[in-house]
Amino acid sequence: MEATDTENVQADAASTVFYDEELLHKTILVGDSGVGKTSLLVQFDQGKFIPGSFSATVGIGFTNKTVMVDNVKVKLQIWDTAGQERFRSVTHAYYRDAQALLLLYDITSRSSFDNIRAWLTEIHEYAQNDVVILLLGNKADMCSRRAVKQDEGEKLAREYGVTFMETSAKTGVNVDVAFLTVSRELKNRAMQQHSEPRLLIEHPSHTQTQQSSCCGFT
Ligand SMILES: Nc1nc2c(ncn2[C@@H]2O[C@H](COP(=O)(O)OP(=O)(O)OP(=O)(O)O)[C@@H](O)[C@H]2O)c(=O)[nH]1
Repeated sequence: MEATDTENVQADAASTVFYDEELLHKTILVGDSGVGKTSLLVQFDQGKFIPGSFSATVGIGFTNKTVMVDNVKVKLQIWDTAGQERFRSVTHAYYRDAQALLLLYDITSRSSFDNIRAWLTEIHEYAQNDVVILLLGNKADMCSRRAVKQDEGEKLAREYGVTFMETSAKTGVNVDVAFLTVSRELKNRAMQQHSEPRLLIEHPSHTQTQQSSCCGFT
């Protein structure tokens, strides 16, 4: 995938000072092959879903996006990795300087969920200790083929102390919310690290996930 132009995607009503808007946060999409990493990024970047035959990602590529969080720009460099086992050693090399990881499974694939523990073990081995991790149960639109209950995802996320939500790259449910959640966390961490002591003027804001229950989908 080629790098694309930066663009703004979402705004929140709040203001913050002391955040360096030039910071570029490396964010990586990981998870088994076919869980929807590329589709999630295309939905976030271009607001569309391309149905049809599945073509596995080969290697790695990135897209730059700017997310507005509390009136400040948070720049993300989002890397889409290949989920296939044979590319795993290439992917590991990218973990090291990642500040955030979006770890996906497919709610219609039990094995992709069962593999999440192995992914988390790899992440803890290769990534920085303070990497922001978001666990995403993708393909939430495919409720008739659901193989993983939402509360199983929630329970696993609680066990590992990470944020969880279900998404659909097809309908767009929670796609922007997922990236906004990561961006807010990255911004908050950067502010804590870069300016002490500092005056913080931040109005509380709340990110609400959209209901991903099957009733909401056609
Ligand atoms: N119904 C539905 N289909 C999806 C969704 N996300 C992805 N798909 C389909 O699932 C298949 C795999 O999606 P990809 O985005 O290529 O998966 P990937 O994780 O990038 O796969 P690798 O590149 O091999 O790692 C494609 O046929 C997509 O159209 C979703 O949210 N809902």
